[in-house]
Amino acid sequence: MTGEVLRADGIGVRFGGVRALDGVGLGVRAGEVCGLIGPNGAGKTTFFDAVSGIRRPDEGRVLLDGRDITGRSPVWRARHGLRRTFQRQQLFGQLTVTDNLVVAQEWDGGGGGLAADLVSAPSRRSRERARRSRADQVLRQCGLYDLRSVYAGTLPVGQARMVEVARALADPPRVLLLDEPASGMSGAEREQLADVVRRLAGQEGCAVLLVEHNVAFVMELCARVVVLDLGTVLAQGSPAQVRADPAVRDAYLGTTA
Ligand SMILES: Nc1ncnc2c1ncn2[C@@H]1O[C@H](COP(=O)(O)OP(=O)(O)OP(=O)(O)O)[C@@H](O)[C@H]1O
Repeated sequence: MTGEVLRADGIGVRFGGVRALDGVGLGVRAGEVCGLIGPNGAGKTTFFDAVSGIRRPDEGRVLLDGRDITGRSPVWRARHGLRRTFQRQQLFGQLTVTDNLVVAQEWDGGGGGLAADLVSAPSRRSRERARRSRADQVLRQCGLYDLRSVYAGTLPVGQARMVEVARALADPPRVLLLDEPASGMSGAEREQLADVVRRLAGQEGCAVLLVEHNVAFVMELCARVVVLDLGTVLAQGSPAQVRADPAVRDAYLGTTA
């Protein structure tokens, strides 16, 4: 497939005797929202861990813009625009919503200790202003601006999930891996999330890979859906093709989706 920003080829991950992933290949193009679905234990989160660098795969490779990044650290990947959210929330609960987005931009400069702080104080202040202004912009886009001064640890789960998404956007991503972002969200929050993801892909050209158990949400948002089962790709195609696939219905969707 041409124009793929992210490509994973032949990814294999073993946990002792368990083959969590076995030769999984998948690519996502700029501006595309691709769904990744499958039953519990299918290997979705393990795949995200391999792509984001949290777990080195036993086999296969990960390419960003055609460049092999399999040996790169998670931080290196994040710096180069490959970001993710986690199934379990990872916000800084004792920071405000805004500060959660400001610290997510910290790698853009900083470091160097006290001497560097004194010498470069004006430029640091202007960087800090730029980060806060970017945080405000993203919070507005995500419908979170009114919550900007609230401590993240006090937010109900749906809002906290949206803050996690906003934090992944604080420094504009080129590839975004979303791990069950809609879990615990109300219908209105899911709508807001769908708007944010559509705009991110459509206007900013981000490649989005979405793991989500809410199948209706995935089918509505994604042009293409990949189905994992027992660590392998069971099917892929448009939502209609995937829904109609008998193997997918047997393994995951049942007869109601
Ligand atoms: N750290 C680990 N140690 C041992 N086995 C693991 C580990 N992490 C995952 N597994 C196993 O790997 C397989 C894939 O798990 P994974 O969490 O990636 O699936 P998933 O599709 O994300 O599931 P869910 O939808 O429940 O989040 C499962 O059999 C799981 O038990």
